[in-house]
Amino acid sequence: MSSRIAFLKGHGTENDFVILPDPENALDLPPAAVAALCDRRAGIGGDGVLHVVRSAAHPDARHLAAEAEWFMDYRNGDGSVAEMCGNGTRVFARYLQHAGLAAEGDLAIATRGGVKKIHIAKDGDVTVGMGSARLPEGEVTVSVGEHSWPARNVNMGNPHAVAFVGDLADAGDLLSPPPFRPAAAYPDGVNVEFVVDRGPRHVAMRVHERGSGETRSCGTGACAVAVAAARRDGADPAVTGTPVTYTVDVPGGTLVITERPDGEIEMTGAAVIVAEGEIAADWLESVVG
Ligand SMILES: N[C@@H](CCC[C@H](N)C(=O)O)C(=O)O
Repeated sequence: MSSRIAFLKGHGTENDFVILPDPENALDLPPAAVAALCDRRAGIGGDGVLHVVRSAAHPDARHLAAEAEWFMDYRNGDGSVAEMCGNGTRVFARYLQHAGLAAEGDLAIATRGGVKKIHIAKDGDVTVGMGSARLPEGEVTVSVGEHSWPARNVNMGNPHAVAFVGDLADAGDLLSPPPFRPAAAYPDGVNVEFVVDRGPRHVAMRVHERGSGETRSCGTGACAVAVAAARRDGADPAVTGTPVTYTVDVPGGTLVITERPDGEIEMTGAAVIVAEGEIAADWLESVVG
């Protein structure tokens, strides 16, 4: 009988992940293996993979081991590596709690975007300190079909283009990445958010994620949207000294985003483990070839 690899499936506001516990970093995870695991018909299915490794055992996180025991080695659904995944950190924390590796309350997780502080609340929601946003200058344009919109370039550790639109349906089927200009603004590709207003400090968004396609939620994207909406609305906590909170509806739920006067952004929402199982190692080896 073929050997087995343990996995779990989880989601944060329906941004869903295959979770691979691998404390000593023993798994070989080339892009083809990640893409096969994330395939919704031939694999398990997910927007990405959360590879759970001890920081000390991973070359990208060894330097963070004193601050955070666990490293979120995040991969997009196409197998590409991304700097950060906001919903991923919340689901990762939920996994650590589920596995008895962390308790309710505060913990730290290492990511390629640095160490993130997490709080697992009694009511079940998970909050992550996302760091601050960078807002590079310059005009960006995003197009879908005959529609084109100016977009705000927001970097949350990973790149985002945030476009305020009249109707979320104008973003089309989002099966292919929306073209953007200028290409130089995003040499490594970009996540694109389409946003409409729902009320005071309340917006709704759709997202096309780099490396995963349209997803039902994106945590870094929701933070980028909250910051872009705040600046558009003339709200800047660094200027007023007052935190600003936006509610961001995503197709898979709701995220609450607060930006503080020191620039720190906190994101809160649901994070759920839905299944546990085993992967046939010979299947995974066969898809990698
Ligand atoms: N879904 C994530 C973002 C994942 C990475 C993104 N696709 C990228 O390539 O930058 C989130 O919740 O932030």
